[in-house]
Amino acid sequence: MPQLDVNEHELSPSMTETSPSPAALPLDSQPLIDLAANPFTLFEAWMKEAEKTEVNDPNAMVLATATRDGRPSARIVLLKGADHRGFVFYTNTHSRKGRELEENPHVALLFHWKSQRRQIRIEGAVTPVTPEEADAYFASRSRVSRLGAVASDQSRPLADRSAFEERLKQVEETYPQDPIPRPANWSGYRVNPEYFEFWQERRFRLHDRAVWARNGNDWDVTRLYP
Ligand SMILES: Cc1cc2nc3c(=O)[nH]c(=O)nc-3n(C[C@H](O)[C@H](O)[C@H](O)COP(=O)(O)O)c2cc1C
Ligand code: PXP
Repeated sequence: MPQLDVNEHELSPSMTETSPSPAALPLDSQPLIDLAANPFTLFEAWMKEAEKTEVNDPNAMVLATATRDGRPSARIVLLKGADHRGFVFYTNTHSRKGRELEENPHVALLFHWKSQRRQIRIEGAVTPVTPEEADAYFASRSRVSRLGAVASDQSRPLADRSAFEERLKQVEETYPQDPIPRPANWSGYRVNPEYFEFWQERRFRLHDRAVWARNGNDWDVTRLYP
């Protein structure tokens, strides 16, 4: 597909204002998104590039959930697994997000990599990971993170920070040595994607957007206006 040749001299002054953010990467140096790509493979390729340039946590993603009646809430979680089955994160299942997922399994994920000037939107429904998967991931975490997961009633009111620290100490005394059993309310969810949108910034807000929407065993692929 031919690329739009944006000639600054043909644009009005207001359209040639400098972008407010510094151009970390030369915009428009990227080819247009390949609509023939497999969305999982493309996700992996973009993630690999983000891993090279993000200051930290390239796997951080916004997770949006909603109540049964559609009131949304959003927070960051870390992506801990991605393959053709979906996108996995771990959390306390009694947290606010866990309670919302119990009522309504539909979620949206959002990756924004400033250093890459890219975002990826993913939508789908969650299913719990297997207990074996959750056990294996829990066991891989640092000891203090595991103690913290046992001690924390995530998203519940905490009267005083010292109450949490006291609990942490008690948990440490209960489990002076490994293993620490995974709490029943600490596990993972896998988002099975129904929809991917890849977004690449281009000059003058003439961005490139490409959507993969699941259609049975296939994907309907379209470009969107920026
Ligand atoms: C970079 C980053 C990564 C995070 N990763 C996780 C995570 O993987 N799991 C998690 O439960 N909370 C994670 N958190 C904390 C959540 O954003 C949130 O505060 C917590 O899960 C409670 O959310 P909730 O009350 O909506 O359930 C992370 C926060 C940040 C800023
Ligand atoms: N749970 C909480 C409360 C977190 O804050 C994070 C990351 O910040 C995670 C889980 C996931 O990361 P990790 O398993 O690497 O600690």
